[in-house]
Amino acid sequence: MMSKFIVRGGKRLTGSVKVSGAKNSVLPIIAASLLGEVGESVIIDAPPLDDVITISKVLESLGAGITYQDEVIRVNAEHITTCEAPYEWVRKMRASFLVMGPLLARCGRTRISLPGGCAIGTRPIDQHLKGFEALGAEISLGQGYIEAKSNGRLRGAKVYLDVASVGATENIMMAATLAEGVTVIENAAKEPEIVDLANYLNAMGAKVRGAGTGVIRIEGVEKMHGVEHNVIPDRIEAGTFMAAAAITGGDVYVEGAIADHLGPVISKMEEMGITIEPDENGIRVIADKPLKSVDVKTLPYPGFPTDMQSQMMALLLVSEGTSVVTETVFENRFMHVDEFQLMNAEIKVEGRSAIVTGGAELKGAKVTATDLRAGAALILAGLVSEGTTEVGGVQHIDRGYVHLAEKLSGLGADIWRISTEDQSTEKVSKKVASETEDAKLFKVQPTWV
Ligand SMILES: CC(=O)N[C@H]1[C@@H](OP(=O)(O)OP(=O)(O)OC[C@H]2O[C@@H](n3ccc(=O)[nH]c3=O)[C@H](O)[C@@H]2O)O[C@H](CO)[C@@H](O)[C@@H]1O
Ligand SMILES: C=C(OP(=O)(O)O)C(=O)O
Repeated sequence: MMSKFIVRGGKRLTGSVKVSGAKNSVLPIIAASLLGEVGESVIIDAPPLDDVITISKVLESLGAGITYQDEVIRVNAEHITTCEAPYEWVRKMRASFLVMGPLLARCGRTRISLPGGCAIGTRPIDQHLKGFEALGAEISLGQGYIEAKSNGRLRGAKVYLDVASVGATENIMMAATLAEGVTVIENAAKEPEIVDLANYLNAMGAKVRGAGTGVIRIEGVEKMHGVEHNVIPDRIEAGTFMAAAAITGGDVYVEGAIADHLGPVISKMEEMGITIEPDENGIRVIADKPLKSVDVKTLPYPGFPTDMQSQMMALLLVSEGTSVVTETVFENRFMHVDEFQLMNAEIKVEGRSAIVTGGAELKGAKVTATDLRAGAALILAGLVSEGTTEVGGVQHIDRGYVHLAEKLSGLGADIWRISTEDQSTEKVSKKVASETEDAKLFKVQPTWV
């Protein structure tokens, strides 16, 4: 069903909001479940996201048993019927490519559709393939598929990544768990989701050391088994709520947010004059003075996350002064700029940097989410715009945010979701007039139960 978010600006957010499990943890963790030859895996705090459905469909198509209920996913991968991942699902979501490492390790061969490029950049997979080759796999490409074969078990090796790629680190780490001997990944990505995956693999019987540092050492084991695991909270969803609190001059407790995972986001917000009070269960964000502009440069973890760049830009639009936002991770991640401009923002893009003139008087407009985080950022801008903002492209937002409209309206925002089928302007304005009624009617339902 086609739908869009409607946001009416002007409400200060207060109260408490709970963060869901991390999308970028649960996806590799579900893929890693393919390594469990004995028993079932139980993945707790699995967010009901469209991306989670997609990767579950991939596992299902491989013959694994997979069920989802109440944010718990059960995977039984004792019997896999095929080691080929079909175009149908891999094309839908890039992270489906994460099944390649586990399948290669488990089956000794795999064939998988090439993941598409996407809006934020070309996103090559050369580093994944370089790693598989180092472990002894023979790679061939043809007809939109990649085939990898190993002669018997993969063999442990040293792999130096040219870029600290999150996906390549995960894929190679998973492939290496069942290899013969020791694999060392150098210039590995250090994201908290890599550590979560390593913890999961180790509980399954793998021997992974050093996750969270630039050098990861994996000693291959013969067999792995299913386990129970709790997914870490989503640091990007948490950061998005922190930004929502800050942009509205609010006072919000983000329950489940882990300050250690949000170092650069917290530092930048503090520089902007926002009060951040972390405790052991979450982070309180208080914005009681005008925001100051800051410069931001995205970098691999522990640098400022690219997945928070557009939300940060929304904050900078309404801060005092001029800011420079530099995107170094993806080459095409400024598409929200054009949409912000429709809302009366003043931004100039020069190469990899966007120069943001603060103090904008944002005005509601019809805008489109060009990717997941761009969508979140447009909603943030809508929260402080004059009038009503309609955000289309909701399918991107559904990839990564659970019940976003409900969570924000729980903090006092005027936001709801409408179906755009047979929708006329008249119907939209009626909904604007009676948002409380409609918020109930159009509460976001998990699409997968
Ligand atoms: C599901 C998931 O976890 N997604 C996250 C993951 O994506 P993903 O794992 O795809 O991102 P990578 O870390 O791999 O990409 C980082 C950079 O490395 C480049 N690259 C990557 C692989 C490769 O083989 N060759 C290569 O050149 C990419 O084009 C990009 O410029 O990390 C990104 C960077 O933090 C986040 O924005 C995504 O939300
Ligand atoms: C870019 C993102 O995700 P993905 O790698 O799944 O596209 C994101 O979460 O912002």
